[in-house]
Amino acid sequence: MSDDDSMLLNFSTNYDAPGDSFKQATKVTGGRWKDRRRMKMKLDGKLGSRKRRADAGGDQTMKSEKEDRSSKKTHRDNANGSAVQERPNAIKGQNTQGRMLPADSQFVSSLFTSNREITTAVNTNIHDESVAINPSNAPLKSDLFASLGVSDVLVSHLEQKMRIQKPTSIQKQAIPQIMANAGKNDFFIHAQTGSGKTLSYLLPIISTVLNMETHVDRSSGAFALIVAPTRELASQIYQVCSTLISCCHYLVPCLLIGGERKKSEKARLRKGCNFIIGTPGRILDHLQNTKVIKEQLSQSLRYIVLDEGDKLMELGFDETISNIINIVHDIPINSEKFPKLPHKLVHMLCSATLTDGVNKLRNVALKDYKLISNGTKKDSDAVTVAPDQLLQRITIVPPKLRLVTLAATLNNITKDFVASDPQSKTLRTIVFVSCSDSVEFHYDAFSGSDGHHKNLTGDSVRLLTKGNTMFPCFSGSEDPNMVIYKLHGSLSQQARTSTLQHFARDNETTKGKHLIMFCTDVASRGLDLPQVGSVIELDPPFAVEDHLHRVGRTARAGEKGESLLFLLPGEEEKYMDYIQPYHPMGWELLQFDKEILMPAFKDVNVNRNDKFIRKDDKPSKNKDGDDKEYEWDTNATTWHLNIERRVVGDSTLKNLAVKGFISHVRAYATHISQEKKFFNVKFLHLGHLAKSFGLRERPKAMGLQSSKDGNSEKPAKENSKNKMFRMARMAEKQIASEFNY
Ligand SMILES: Nc1ncnc2c1ncn2[C@@H]1O[C@H](COP(=O)(O)OP(=O)(O)OP(=O)(O)O)[C@@H](O)[C@H]1O
Repeated sequence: MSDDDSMLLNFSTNYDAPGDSFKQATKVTGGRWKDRRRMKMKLDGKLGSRKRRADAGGDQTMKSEKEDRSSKKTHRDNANGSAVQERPNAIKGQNTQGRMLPADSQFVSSLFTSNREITTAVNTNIHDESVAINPSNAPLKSDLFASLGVSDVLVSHLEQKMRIQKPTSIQKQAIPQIMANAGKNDFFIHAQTGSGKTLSYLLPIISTVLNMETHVDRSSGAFALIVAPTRELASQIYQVCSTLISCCHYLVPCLLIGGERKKSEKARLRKGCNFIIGTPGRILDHLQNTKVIKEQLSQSLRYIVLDEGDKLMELGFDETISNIINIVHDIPINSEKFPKLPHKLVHMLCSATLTDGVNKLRNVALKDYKLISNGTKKDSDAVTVAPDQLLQRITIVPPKLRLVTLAATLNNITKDFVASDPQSKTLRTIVFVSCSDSVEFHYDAFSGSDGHHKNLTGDSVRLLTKGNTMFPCFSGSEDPNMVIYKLHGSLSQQARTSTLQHFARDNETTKGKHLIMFCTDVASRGLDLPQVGSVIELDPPFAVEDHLHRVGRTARAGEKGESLLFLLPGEEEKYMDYIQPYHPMGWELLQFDKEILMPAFKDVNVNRNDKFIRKDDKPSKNKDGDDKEYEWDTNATTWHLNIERRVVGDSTLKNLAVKGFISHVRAYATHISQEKKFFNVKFLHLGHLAKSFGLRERPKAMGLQSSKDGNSEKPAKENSKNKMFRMARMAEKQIASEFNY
């Protein structure tokens, strides 16, 4: 058990009612006694201004953190660079440095000071713009589906209705091999994200059924059982399958996923179907409890496909998959009815990455599989690289500045999009964060501002409306052209489905708009959403494979795409060396201040924006007056103060911020052990990180106490076995609630 676990065990989430923190702010705890005394004196107004000046620029809450790693300043101090002290209901937000503070004051640490130094000065994996790039997952130029053995009716349907003319490289390899296989081999289809793996198994299966030249209809039974880890992915495969076989009206697919009514699924199974697609739990449930499904499979089943099979195993579905496979293996195959189908069950696994899950599958289903692969990393036959045409970007951002840098990133993408006169186009951006609570916070922070929004689908899709000034590029006088979405596993199935459908749709509501979806990894695997221009990894992935899947939501099927990974200064910077082999085309290393914040916040005027503002209050002025060079960071600071004021004044948002922060830290502790050297909760500066959730201090209710903290009461000793089981149960619960199968 790692050290972070002992920290985690001390978490308490019994967060008090929002609004309590003002009282708490006057209580000085933690840190060295000297610091506490100085702080107490300050709050009592007993400390002279000379002393106060000496302290200004440091994060007061930070002092309670044992490690103050931030002795070196990476950014210059400016007018807003000093600690700002603000009363929660204060009228003015200006720096009150040098003035006596009332007892209910909160210390607001500045954004640009006391940040940990960024040590990476040189990009060691430069993206060379001058090199001409051929999209690595695009359709091939010369090959044809017909020459691969795909049935004629499917070929013309592909060309005319689906506008798919030429196969991709993995389709060229997989289709003939699967069709020629009479049941001798199992297959592992392993190719880059967005390279068309779904068609590479659906086309040979359907073609084999059509090429039998035997009469088939829905009563003939199911030929294939396709299992996917998320409901969204299962639904997507069902859609692709339905579109593909719409040229053969007598073939019928059936979708079995959790969250849907079992009764109607049973009714569909009773009517008969030829392709069953679903999530593992629901498929097993029907196999165990719905008699008719076994009848459906008894004569016809020849293919079991585990799409994103490694993820299925990784998520702990080993037992469910084993049970499904055991039940299916017990159904005898009758080759007489369909002699042209393989004489034994063919298992297929499909993924862009190979994790330990695949090895686990070897014992269950893939005993002797043939690897069909492309786009692999050098020196390895089983690790794919990111698509060549993907423009990867990385930025190293101090924790306090993460939220404002995210806002600036989204702002810059929107600004470019609007400048391109996108009347009939829709642009999509996906922002990945580590947990559902963090999605909820970011969704509300970016979409709930001052009432200028409209709910479009339940409460998970919001259109920003005229007057909204959330992003610096919004003047307030024009429509913002932005729709914000949230997606995570703790939403109802209905909300998940409608949100995703809305996000994927091109219609009057989405035309000319920038659609931004905050989500967890529930959207990282397999989802094929149109025109996703950018993927932002605000929180780094839990494993490098997740990184490849996340960035793979863009740059699909030969299209262009960009992704941006946020890292923290310090140990996380070394993560770049670790992922370098997966990015043979290099990346751009962006300076978060000059290349993200400055373009967003210069030449704009970000005003104070909260309901406590007095009519005669003037926007805070930079001490450097009209010096443009300095204005952008004043604006960035004002933007952040606006968010902080909203968090202070809006109990709902405050609740979301505290929960988001706590869950974020917990999630951080679940990075896989090989990657803990980059992502260890011990390295986090919690006071600074709290700022990225709009909080002015680390929530006290969190009860986070390191076991090394002498002040803390030690929890009762627990034997290691019980601790292990408890941690395992906790992790299992987290996964279940996240993915909600
Ligand atoms: N031969 C083709 N020509 C043009 N487009 C194609 C072709 N094959 C598939 N596509 C399109 O490419 C996109 C990606 O396909 P698909 O979702 O199957 O990729 P994938 O390899 O499964 O990706 P992931 O690993 O992310 O799941 C889809 O929009 C699909 O319609």
